[in-house]
Amino acid sequence: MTPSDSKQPSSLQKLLSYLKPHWKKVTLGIGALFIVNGISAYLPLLISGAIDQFQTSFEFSEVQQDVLVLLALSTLMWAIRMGSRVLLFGAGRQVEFDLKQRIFDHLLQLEPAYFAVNTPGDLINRATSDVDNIRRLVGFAVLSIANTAFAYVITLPLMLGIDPVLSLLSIAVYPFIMLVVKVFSQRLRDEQSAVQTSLSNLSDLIQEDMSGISLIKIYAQEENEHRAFGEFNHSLLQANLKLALTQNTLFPFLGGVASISLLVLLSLGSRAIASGTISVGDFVALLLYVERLIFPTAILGFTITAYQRGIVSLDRIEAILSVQPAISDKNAVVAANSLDLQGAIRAQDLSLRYPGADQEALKQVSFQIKPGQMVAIVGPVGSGKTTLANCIPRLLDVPPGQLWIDDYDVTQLPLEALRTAIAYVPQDSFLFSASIKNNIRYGDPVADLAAVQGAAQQAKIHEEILNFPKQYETPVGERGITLSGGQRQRSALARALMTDAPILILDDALASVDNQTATFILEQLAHTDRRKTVIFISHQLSAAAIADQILVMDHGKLVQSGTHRQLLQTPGLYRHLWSQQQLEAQLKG
Ligand SMILES: Nc1ncnc2c1ncn2[C@@H]1O[C@H](COP(=O)(O)OP(=O)(O)OP(=O)(O)O)[C@@H](O)[C@H]1O
Repeated sequence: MTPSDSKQPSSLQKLLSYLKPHWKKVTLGIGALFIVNGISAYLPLLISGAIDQFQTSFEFSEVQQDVLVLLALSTLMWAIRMGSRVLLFGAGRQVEFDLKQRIFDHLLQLEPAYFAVNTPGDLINRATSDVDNIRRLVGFAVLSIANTAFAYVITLPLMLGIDPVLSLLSIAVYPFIMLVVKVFSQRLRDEQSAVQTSLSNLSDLIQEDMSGISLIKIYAQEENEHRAFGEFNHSLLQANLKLALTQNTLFPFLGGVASISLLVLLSLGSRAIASGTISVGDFVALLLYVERLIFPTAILGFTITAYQRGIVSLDRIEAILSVQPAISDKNAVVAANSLDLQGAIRAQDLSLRYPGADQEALKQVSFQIKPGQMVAIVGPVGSGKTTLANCIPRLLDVPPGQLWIDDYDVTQLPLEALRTAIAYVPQDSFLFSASIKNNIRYGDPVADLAAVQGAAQQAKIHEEILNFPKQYETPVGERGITLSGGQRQRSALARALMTDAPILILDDALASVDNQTATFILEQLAHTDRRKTVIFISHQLSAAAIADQILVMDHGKLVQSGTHRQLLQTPGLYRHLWSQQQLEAQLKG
């Protein structure tokens, strides 16, 4: 994640933009706080007047009246304060909801390469724990900051009106409090940031270890993982303790310093009463006002922490939201509805380098595929087969003017139209935690069971599904039954076959299926009514042999192309790989 640069809107501006859609709630909430503060500033005046009056004459009916007014105003204050909390905390929840929605939608826009460098644990942490901190910032911190500001703005003039000298002397320590808060706020922010980073590291480790649990067990690495977890957990503990130390030193200190104002007022005020420069009623009012300022001043530390924590989290969330998708529709010039792609594919000097790699993964690859052709991509491991396949649906950032579908440059096609025209079965056949039926009809969620079964039959998985406990309703994926590698691959193939896409790409998608079944499935695909352009990557040359065209990759280059027969007649990599595989088969046989 890159840190936001200085020209970006400030964190505060960002926060205001989050609040904008809920401005009515926030304004009403803050308005209600202003009224509460107004009433609570009036109460000491009421009490002060009553005390001074009692000193001259004491009438029970007047006491009763003052008590009733006090009771009514206190009840009103309580109701309005409650309203303000409901409004501001409600706005916090709304902002939390909006942000989660925005982060998720934004992540859906980003290309797979982003997720190769940004780990799920960290992203989950940002979308949950950091969003939670922003909710507290909007709820608690905004409420508390507004409350403190109103307390000062309304109370101070009233205090100065009663006795300027006594008031200023009693709050003389407050500027010192502000200074301490300012000095500590950057530290709190850095320490909070360290806590969030440690939390992300820990989430990452848990997420990775749970995904790779079989590997940990096979290599008996429990002890090492335990140690690695312990180290991360320890870092988190250290970061939390450091933060807690700062908070636990700062907050009581602020509370203690704020109470000094009460002591000053008590000692100087009693002398002022004795010398007759201030009435008892005014003294009590001053006492109540100082009391009113102590609480918001003393919890300034908490308020600042909630604010800083929220701002740290806000920056961490903005680091996700500010990432522009590398692959987007911005250069699309063709209207999606005018497209009826046939499935011709052409590459001209197609070159691609992964970010940060020192070598190109594809080097000036050129080929031509006619609609309905069946094409195999073969070659040694790491030769660029998957990279080439990933370029076609633009899962990678393909340069313009190098790859065309029909006569359209892929970078100028709307992404949705391009990807709808391509059914893709990746190497890793991922299944969602849903029924096998819903997994197969993932690309067309309203397809009926007959269509799902048709696709499953084509992918040669139908019979096995009928043996599952609940047949097509059987839950699979993480929360369902565990399918074998071959069953997963054929389910993923069925999912791809459900869509009416003119192009089908299989990235080594039948590697776990036995050779005979794999070849049968491929041959069947070549003989369907509406012939699709089929591109399949395979390490099995006997499967590749049935293709109309074979592209042979080596070190990112297309080194040979032609039919199986043509390639066997030409000296080169294909013939070499073929004789190697024949030899292996003979040795095994
Ligand atoms: N995300 C990535 N970032 C950097 N380099 C990558 C990335 N993915 C692949 N590569 C590199 O690009 C080259 C081609 O990889 P690719 O996966 O396309 O090969 P392949 O022929 O499909 O291999 P295999 O048969 O093992 O699947 C390799 O050197 C690989 O290390």
